[in-house]
Amino acid sequence: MADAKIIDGKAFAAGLRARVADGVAALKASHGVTPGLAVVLVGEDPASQVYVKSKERALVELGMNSFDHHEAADMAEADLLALIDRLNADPAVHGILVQLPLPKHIDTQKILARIAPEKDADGFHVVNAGLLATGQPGAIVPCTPLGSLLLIRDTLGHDLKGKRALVLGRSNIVGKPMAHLLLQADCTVTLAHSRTVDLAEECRRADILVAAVGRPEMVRGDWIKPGATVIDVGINRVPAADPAAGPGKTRLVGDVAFAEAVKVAGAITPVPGGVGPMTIACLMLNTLAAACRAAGAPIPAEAAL
Ligand SMILES: Nc1nc(=O)c2c([nH]1)NC[C@@H]1CN(c3ccc(C(=O)N[C@@H](CCC(=O)O)C(=O)O)cc3)C=[N+]21
Repeated sequence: MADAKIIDGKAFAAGLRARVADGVAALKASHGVTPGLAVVLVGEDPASQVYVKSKERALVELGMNSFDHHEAADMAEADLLALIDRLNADPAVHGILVQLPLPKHIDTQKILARIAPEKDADGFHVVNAGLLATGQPGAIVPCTPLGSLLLIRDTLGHDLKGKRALVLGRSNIVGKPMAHLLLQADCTVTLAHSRTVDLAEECRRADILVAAVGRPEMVRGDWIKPGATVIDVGINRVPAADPAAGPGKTRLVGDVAFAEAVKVAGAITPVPGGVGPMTIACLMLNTLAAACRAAGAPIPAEAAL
C-alpha cells in the first residue's frame, strides 16, 4: 500500500490565520473593534516563554492587540486573581489566556474558574466545558481539539457520521473535549487511557485515531487500522537519534511512531508541523470569535460548531 497522505497542519494553519486576519479587518471596519488577547505568563519556564512569544507574534501579524503580562514565579495567587479581575473588566480585552502549567503554589482550577467564560480563549472554564459536553451552542472550544477536528474534516470531509473514533488520553484540555467534538459529529467514540485493557486492539478498530497521551512514539504501526486517519497531538522532546547532532541535542516526536504509522495509515499529521500550528491558529480564531460576540457581530463559521 502507498504511504499515508501527510496532513500539512502548518499549511492549513497558515490559511486559517489568513481567514482570521480577514475577519479582524472586517470587524474593525464594521464595528470599530480590534480583537485583543491578554496572555498571562507566570514564571520563567523556557518552553512556556517560547510558546507565549509565538502567540504574541501571531496576534500582531493578524492585526489584533496583544496584552502581555509577564509575572514573577513567586507571584501570590491572590495577585493573579486580582489581575484576572482587571482583565475581565477591561473592554479592550476580548480573550484571556493563562499559560499552563502554573507554579505549584497556585491552584490552577481556581484561576481558570475566575476567567469570565466569554473571555476564556482557551475554552478551559467549566462553563465552556459544560456547554461543549452538553452540545449547546456558544461554547468556546479548546484550541487543540478544535484544530484537530478542522484537520480531520479537511481530510475526510464534513460528514464523519458512524466512523469509529478513538481518543487516546483523557485530559481536560485535549482528550475529553476531543471526544465530545467527535461525538457531536456523530462518530462512535472510545475514550482510552493508561488503564485501558488492550489498548492496541482498541486502536486497531479506529477509523480516526487521536493520540494525546504525551508518551513519545507509544502508538506503533501495527496498532493502526489500514487507511485510518491519525492525528498526533503529542509534542515530546527526546534526545536526538543521530549522534552527529552532538550531545544534548534534542528532536521533537509525537505520541505516534511516525515512520511505522505512515506505512499503514491513510492520512497522518507529522510532528512538528501538524497539530501544533493549528493550536495557535485556533487561539487566534477563538479570540476573534470572542470579540465578534462582544460586539454583536456574526461569529466566524469555523469557530461556531
Ligand atoms: N493556557 C495554555 N494554552 C495552551 O494552548 C498551551 C498552554 N497553556 N501551555 C502549553 C501548551 C503547548 N502549546 C503549544 C502550542 C503550539 C505548539 C506548536 O506550534 N508546535 C510546533 C513546533 C514547536 C517547536 O518546534 O518547538 C509544531 O508542532 O509544529 C506547540 C505547543 C500550547 N499550550
